[in-house]
Amino acid sequence: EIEEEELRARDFIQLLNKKTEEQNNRLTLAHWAYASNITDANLQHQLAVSAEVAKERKENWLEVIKFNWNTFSDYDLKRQFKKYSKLGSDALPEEKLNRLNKITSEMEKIYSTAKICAFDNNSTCDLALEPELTQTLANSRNPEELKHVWVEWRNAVGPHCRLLFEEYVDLSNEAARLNNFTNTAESWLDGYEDPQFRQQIESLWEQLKPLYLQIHAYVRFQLKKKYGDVVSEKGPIPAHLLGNMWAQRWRNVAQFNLPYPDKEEVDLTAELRAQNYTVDKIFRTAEDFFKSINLTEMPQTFWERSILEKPKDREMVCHASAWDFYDRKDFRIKQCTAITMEHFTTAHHEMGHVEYFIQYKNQPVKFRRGANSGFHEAVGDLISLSVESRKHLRKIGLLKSESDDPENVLNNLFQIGLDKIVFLPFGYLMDLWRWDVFEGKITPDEYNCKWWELREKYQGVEPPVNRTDQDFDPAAKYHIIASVPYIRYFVSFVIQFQFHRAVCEKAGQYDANDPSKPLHECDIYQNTEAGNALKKMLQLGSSRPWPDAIEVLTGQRTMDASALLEYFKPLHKWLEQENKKNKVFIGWEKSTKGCVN
Ligand SMILES: C=C(C[SeH])C(=O)N1CCC[C@H]1C(=O)O
Ligand SMILES: [Zn+2]
Repeated sequence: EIEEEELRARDFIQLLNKKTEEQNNRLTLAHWAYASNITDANLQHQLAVSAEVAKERKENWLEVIKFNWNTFSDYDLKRQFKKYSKLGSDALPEEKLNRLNKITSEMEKIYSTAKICAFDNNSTCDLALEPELTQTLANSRNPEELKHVWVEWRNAVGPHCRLLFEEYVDLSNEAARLNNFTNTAESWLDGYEDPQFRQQIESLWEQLKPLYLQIHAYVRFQLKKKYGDVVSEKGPIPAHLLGNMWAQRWRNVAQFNLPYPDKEEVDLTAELRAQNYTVDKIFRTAEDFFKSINLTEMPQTFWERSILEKPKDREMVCHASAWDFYDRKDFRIKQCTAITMEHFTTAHHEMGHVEYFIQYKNQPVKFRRGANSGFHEAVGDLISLSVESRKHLRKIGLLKSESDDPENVLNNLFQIGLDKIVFLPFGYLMDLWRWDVFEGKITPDEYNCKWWELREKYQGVEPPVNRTDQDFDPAAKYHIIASVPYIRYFVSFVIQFQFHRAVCEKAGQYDANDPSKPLHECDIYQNTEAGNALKKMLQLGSSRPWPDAIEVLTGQRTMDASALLEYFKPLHKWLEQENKKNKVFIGWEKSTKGCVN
């Protein structure tokens, strides 16, 4: 029979969930107000609401731990109590929590408002990361201009965040210890509910590294043809030449790297502009795909309250984000959208977050999260894997040509590989660096040089100019200064292909034994069976451990690199042949540039 205490606990949790929804709503509104309009008043308001909510959560927590919840028989009740028993940074004494919140808000402000001067005109000094510097990194083919933007962005952010970041590390580690974790790394990994998680990630990287080495070697060979001695034959690739501020995705330099240069390159940016796509149409197109597979349309308030373009009259955090206001109705995206292929993909990525919010909105509030954080990052990307197929681009009129010959298909697969394969080492090294920082293995005096050691070891990239430990290059990446964990993206880039294989099988678009239905040509558009299978997994939220969730959709209970490798198999084969033909050196020798302590 149900213990009296468990009956009391049921009533208690109903009340607590109601209070928690209201707290989360109040907190998210205050955070949104600051992130969408960076003023001191909005910062003060956000800090005040955070302090208020922390106080209430601490009082609630004191009640939660009075229950002997480990003995409860009801699985959902026990799991909710377990989650409530982890207070997080609210466990810090009030003034320390306030300091921690102030530091991360301050670093976000520095990052989001940083401006640099133009390469060829030092009286134009209002260039921001979005859209100006992002566009330059994507489109300039002038190594000197690329170097200027790369260095000046880091000068504008790194030194100003350096001391704040050191204090942030100490305060967040103190909060972790108050939650009985050794440090923040352990607290961040707790969400994956698996003591073997780091080993699993290392093993996935070992399986995927050979594919990365091939695309890295091929791109270095092509870049050397284009840029000459700026690129060494056997060394790491200079990071500023790869079309992206962090060299985390290289699709912007596809046009002079294509396997079949005289065949077609899918230039979505040009096509979107040629067809006068607006920001609204980009998001409506994304919504249309989700609706077509029986997921949900965006509620009216989404269109009224989202901010989808950079405002002209105020400073805003431009890094794209999706927001759940925990009232089951209010869901928003904030994105400084430009009419580019990258932002077209990002719109799908962010709307994937909102679809997940909506699918689990009727779960108890503590279960309204991803099965793990990697799931949340994978939903939108999963849809983009269908969208970016030539078959789908033709369906929605973004690809004119009628035919799909093997060379065109391989060119397209290569472009997708410049996003997906290339990202893997970066997705891994970001938290390899941070876990070591939180664990004290990397001390402040070596923050920057250890960063460049990891960048060379995993990504095979080097800085365009020598760095020192006075620089603080990790701060040049949003997630570092905003305290957003990053291994979630590595997880996402692996599991999204497992999800893709499952939904494509359900849609009859992929069959392992039928060469006429390869995984990389699958498009699940308008297939409600695929959508319904995806929906069943999303509706679980974090109510079950993530192996249960992934099993619902894929039948597997583990992360598995085989789906990604299956998707890119034709490209992997082509790269190996091409690199052999060109006698290209695979891997990289030590950098002649780097970091001087
Ligand atoms: C689009 C978002 C917001 Se969740 C993002 O930060 N992403 C998406 C891909 C990887 C990572 C990045 O930009 O570094
Ligand atoms: Zn995301």
